[in-house]
Amino acid sequence: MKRVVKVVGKKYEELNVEKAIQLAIDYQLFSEHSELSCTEIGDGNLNYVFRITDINTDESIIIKQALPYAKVVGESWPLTLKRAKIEAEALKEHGKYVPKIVPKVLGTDTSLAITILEDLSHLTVAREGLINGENYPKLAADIGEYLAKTLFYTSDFALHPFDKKKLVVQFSNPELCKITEDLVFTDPFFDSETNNIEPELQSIVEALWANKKTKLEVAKLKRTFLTKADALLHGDLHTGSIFVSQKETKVFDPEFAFYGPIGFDIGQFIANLIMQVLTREREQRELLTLQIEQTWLAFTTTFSELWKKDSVDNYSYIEDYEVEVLREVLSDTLGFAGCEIIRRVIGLAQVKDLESIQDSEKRIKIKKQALEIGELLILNRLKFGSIHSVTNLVRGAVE
Ligand SMILES: Nc1ncnc2c1ncn2[C@@H]1O[C@H](COP(=O)(O)OP(=O)(O)O)[C@@H](O)[C@H]1O
Ligand SMILES: CSC[C@H]1O[C@H](OP(=O)(O)O)[C@H](O)[C@@H]1O
Repeated sequence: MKRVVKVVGKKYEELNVEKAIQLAIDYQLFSEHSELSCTEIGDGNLNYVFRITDINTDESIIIKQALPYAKVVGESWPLTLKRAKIEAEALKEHGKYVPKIVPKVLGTDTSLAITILEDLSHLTVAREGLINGENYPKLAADIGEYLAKTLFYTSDFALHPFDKKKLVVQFSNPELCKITEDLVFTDPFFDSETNNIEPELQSIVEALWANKKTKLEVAKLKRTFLTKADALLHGDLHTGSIFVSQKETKVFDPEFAFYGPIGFDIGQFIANLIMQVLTREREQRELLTLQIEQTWLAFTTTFSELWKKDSVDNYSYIEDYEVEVLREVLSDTLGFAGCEIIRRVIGLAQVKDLESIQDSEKRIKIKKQALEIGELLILNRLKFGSIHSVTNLVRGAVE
């Protein structure tokens, strides 16, 4: 029988499959006579993920462990273990508002930087499924609802100011924010060591670095990210942080959670959909482009319902206030989406959607389109009046 565990006091050590099995036994996560097997399945940039299965019953759980460094780089990049606690707490906080879209936390062990999670292996990581040409009819509506509910209910629109500020302190996440500040908002816009630029893109990238207008707009977006403590964000909402099937959607891996601008999560998700659109053959593009529109529609529709139903802000009834808030969220969303696209093309953490394209001519062409769209989103974010003008830009770029 699985139990809910919360342990503090052990000394930190890195797990391996044997130690992970031993922990599952110590925590009594399975029944006494279980025969356990374990595989490390982590494919992310930062952590270990162990899947432990009772081979007789097929019952399984996930043990995720933070390492004291960024796995993608190695021990030369130390990283706080506190991120495991932040991740578990963010899952619990967001789970209050969208329980069907957030994985269940079965336990935590702060000293080992461990989170025990329900096993979602019956689902597919959205990035992988999309790369394989799948379409997920519920993805946009579910993510729109997830965004609206988690962002609205953790904001000043829904919370007493004391409760909100308590959460701001609880979710202070400086080291993980610094990664985003560097890898999303700074390094790709300078000649930084962390960048990874294909030679055929060098001249375009140099033009990007030399464009003072773009730099000014990215500086403003970075400042917004640094200072606008709107709501408890997921903080890294790309398609690799979402499990999907035709029926279900689950958002996982919120270790970058912190109080930031509402448009950041929306922008990262939309950016990753845009990159996927660019990689698809003509007949497969439109379905996914429509998902961008549906995400925004689902987000705004639900956000407006919550605004009318549950806002505690004295000003919420003032005509046009909500419209103006959503207009600002849209322009932030588009600017952040532009930065996310650019960093995924030339920065440290690139995406399989683009990297797995074997035909180098095709890959370079798509990367150029992505850089162009990213820059246009950043520069024109205040001018796009609707999500349709954005999707039309994407449609036009791949014609
Ligand atoms: N609850 C889960 N159930 C099943 N597999 C999971 C679960 N959580 C993570 N994984 C697997 O582990 C991989 C890495 O997990 P992730 O949380 O993204 O780690 P990181 O923080 O290192 O990016 C995921 O892509 C997924 O394949
Ligand atoms: C050195 S961290 C790089 C990159 O990795 C994170 O993604 P994930 O944990 O899902 O692999 C995040 O996007 C960071 O920017």
